[in-house]
This record gives sequence, C-alpha cells and structure tokens, in this order.
Amino acid sequence: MASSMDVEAGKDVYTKEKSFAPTGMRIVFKDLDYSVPSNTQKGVKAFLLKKVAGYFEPRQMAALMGPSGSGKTTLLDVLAGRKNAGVTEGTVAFAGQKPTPQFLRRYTGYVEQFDTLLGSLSVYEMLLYTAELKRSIREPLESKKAAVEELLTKLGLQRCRDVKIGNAMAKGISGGQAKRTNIGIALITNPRVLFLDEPTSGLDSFTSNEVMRVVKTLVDDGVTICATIHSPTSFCFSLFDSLIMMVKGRVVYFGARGARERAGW
Ligand SMILES: Nc1ncnc2c1ncn2[C@@H]1O[C@H](COP(=O)(O)OP(=O)(O)OP(=O)(O)O)[C@@H](O)[C@H]1O
Repeated sequence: MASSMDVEAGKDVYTKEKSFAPTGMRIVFKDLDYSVPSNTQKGVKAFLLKKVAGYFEPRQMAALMGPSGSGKTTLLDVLAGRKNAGVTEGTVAFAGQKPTPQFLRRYTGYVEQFDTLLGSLSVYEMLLYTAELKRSIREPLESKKAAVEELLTKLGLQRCRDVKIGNAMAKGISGGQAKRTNIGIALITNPRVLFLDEPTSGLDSFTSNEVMRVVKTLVDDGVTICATIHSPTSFCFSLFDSLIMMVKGRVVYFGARGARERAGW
C-alpha cells in the first residue's frame, strides 16, 4: 500500500481519548475485512474489503475514491455500523473506543446518496420534523426550532426555508438545496462524525462546489468528515485534506491530498 501518512500512528486503536467534544473524534481502522456470501459462486465468501487500514483526523475532510464497485460505500457503511449482514473482521475505533450501536447513533450522521426528503414539506418543516423525531423528547420545542434556524443559516438555506421540497411532478427546491437539506437532516443531532455517500452525484459542477464548500465549513465545528466522491471538480478535490483510494476492496493509496505533487512525483 502506498502511503504518505503513517497508518501505524493509529496502532493503539483502543486508547483513552475521552474528551472528543468539542475537539473532534479521530477514527482509526486496521486490518478491516468484510465478507458476504458470494452471489456469483455458491458456497464462496466474497471479500468486499480486504485488510483495509487508515484513519480520519478530526477537523479534517477525507475523500474515499476509486472506480465503481471498488468498495467505497461498503467501507463507509462498515465504519458507520450500517451493515447488519455479512462478517466484519478487524478493528475500528472512534476516539479510542470500540463503537457500540448506541455510540454510532449518538455521534455519527450519514448522508445517503439519494435524498430522502418528503416533497410536501417545506425545508423548514422537514428539518423541524426530523428534529422532533431524532432529538431528545425532553428538549423543548423552542430549543429544537432554534437548532433548525441555526442549521438553515449554516447550510445557506434561509432563502428557501419556506419553499416546498417538491418532487418529480411538482418542482420545488433545487438539487443543491435538496442536497444541503439532506445534509441538514444528518446534522440535526449534532454528530461529531459525518459520513457522506456521493454528496455531489447528480449535481452540476457549480452546485457540487457550493455543496462541498458548505460541507467543508463543518470541520470548524470539530466534525470529522468522510465522503465517497466520484470525479470531483478540481475545487471540490482541493477541499479534501486526505484521500483513500480503493481498488477491488483494497486500499491502494492512503495519504494527504496533494502529497504526490508536494513530493514532486
Ligand atoms: N454478494 C456479493 N457477491 C459478490 N460481490 C458482491 C456482493 N455484494 C456486493 N458485491 C460487490 O461489492 C463491490 C462493492 O460495492 P460498493 O457499492 O461498495 O462499491 P462502490 O465503490 O461504492 O461503487 P459505486 O461507485 O459504483 O457506488 C461491488 O463490486 C459489488 O459488485
């Protein structure tokens, strides 16, 4: 594996990092295998991840890249604890802790590739509805409303707050606004880690840049960000701090973005 970052830096994966909020959370993974029963050969295990290792730093945004079918979404899902079929082996640590399902629910957010929005609601209603569902039942409504307002501002959605989301039949908000609303849904619980699966898919390059510029601002709040990304614009690519390149379930590059240029390869 080519690497300009020291994977060994994460060798003591279960340590005593306790106070990750508000400083952020480091994610370390080592020797990660993920297998499922093959759907092409009977009785054979298909290894979708093989000896995958790396780490994500807090206050940084990492890109997961590689050809279609290389295992990017699989790695994202394994790290986010979203795989309930198949066998995962190896170690994953969030801030030095082995993550339990409750830990992952509390501290991570996941933005799926396809928007999961309700077309009949406005952007504000969608976020408040999610806040009601996902934030503590004991939290007063006024506090939830304030959290939604804060998110609308952070994600640049104030201008379309009262516009209906819409659907294929009834045009509503734009693709970039829909993507940012979807990101808002993942952020409503104030996660310390944000996983995004293809956040720019289906967007034109201007809108992709806009969405990723907003996502990058979240690192200032101490969030650790990891996004799978296909053919990013050069601006989008420049926003990433580190890069994992995958081919056929293996990591072929793990390092700082731009390390190759800096080394003069
Ligand atoms: N049961 C299975 N048996 C064999 N191969 C499988 C099985 N399930 C998934 N795969 C393969 O696992 C690979 C990983 O898929 P994954 O969705 O993680 O790739 P990806 O890099 O995110 O691709 P894309 O960029 O197209 O979204 C794919 O090549 C897929 O065909």
